[in-house]
Amino acid sequence: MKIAIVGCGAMGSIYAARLAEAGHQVRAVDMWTEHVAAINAGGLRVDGPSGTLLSRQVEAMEDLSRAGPCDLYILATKAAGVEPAARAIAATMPEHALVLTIQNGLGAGERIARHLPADRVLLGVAEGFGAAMVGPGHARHTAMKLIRLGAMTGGDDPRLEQVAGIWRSGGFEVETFADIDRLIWEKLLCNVTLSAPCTAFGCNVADLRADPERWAVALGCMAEAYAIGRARGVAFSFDDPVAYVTAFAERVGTAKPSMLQDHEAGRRSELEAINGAIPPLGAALGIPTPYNDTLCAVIRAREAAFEGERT
Ligand SMILES: NC(=O)C1=CN([C@@H]2O[C@H](COP(=O)(O)OP(=O)(O)OC[C@H]3O[C@@H](n4cnc5c(N)ncnc54)[C@H](OP(=O)(O)O)[C@@H]3O)[C@@H](O)[C@H]2O)C=CC1
Ligand SMILES: CC(C)(CO)C(=O)C(=O)O
Repeated sequence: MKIAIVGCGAMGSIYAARLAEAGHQVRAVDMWTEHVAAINAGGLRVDGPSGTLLSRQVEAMEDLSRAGPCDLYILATKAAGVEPAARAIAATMPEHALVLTIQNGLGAGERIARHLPADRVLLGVAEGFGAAMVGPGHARHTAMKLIRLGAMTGGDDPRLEQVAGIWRSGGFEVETFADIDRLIWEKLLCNVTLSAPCTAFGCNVADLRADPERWAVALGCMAEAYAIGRARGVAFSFDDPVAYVTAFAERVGTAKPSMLQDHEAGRRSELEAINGAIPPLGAALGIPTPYNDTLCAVIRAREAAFEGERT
């Protein structure tokens, strides 16, 4: 199987190294020149709880057109990279190939479907991963629980089991779902609770959870998203969203959301796909979203300042 990992950052590096070591032909596509050069010179190194994997089988490049036709495209950029990557994939993808996109937040599938037929798109939700880049050619993960897969068009698509088998060959735990939209929304509720609140307060998840005032703001963000999900017909697997996100927060402990890590590095975050996705959906349904409106305003002002757009 020939697989392109488009966006070979923290998560993409784990996928690339493991799938290459399982015997697949892996092409890693990333815009980070030093990372691409390091992979080609010395291999892709991934450290994790079970030790270090150094794969010398990954061929890296900055331009997807150099990868040639692939059977599967795994899109692992952050939210802002999805549409440019989808455009590049659409220009080179053979008729039989599939695109699997794995991002936090909402809207990745819709952005890809502007360039490719929706029946070629699979959606993934990563559960219990904690990954970061250490440097060029070197990623680290502290946890790696489950990849959940579903077809963008829904249902028990037989191609899901084929793609799940590819992941399992790389040692990943995988489950397939007829209703992946539910999983996307359940992960979104957790990210909405933790991402913008930790970023606005400048604290990790455990500190957010331990402070009643901050946690009330976090649950306010979550309650808005939950009301919108319910109004849109999302079939949540629980009736008590507070218990659900509280248990999630307790599991991730002292984790620092990637939104806060992006701010600490002076980078724009995935705000618009996470807390920023909530107010427009609320407005369309007549559901007020004051918690998310407020935190988004704070975070957007900081992000504009990173780029000197506003002080
Ligand atoms: N890291 C984690 O623990 C987890 C992450 N996720 C989700 O997974 C997704 C990926 O996250 P993560 O791996 O951390 O992100 P990273 O920023 O580490 O990796 C994304 C990579 O994609 C590159 N990129 C951006 N645009 C393109 C493009 N058009 N073509 C090729 N490469 C591109 C980026 O380059 P550049 O930096 O130069 O833009 C970067 O190297 C996110 O949606 C995140 O929320 C989910 C669960 C856990
Ligand atoms: C830590 C956590 C769970 C917070 O939403 C996460 O997924 C992230 O880094 O964005």
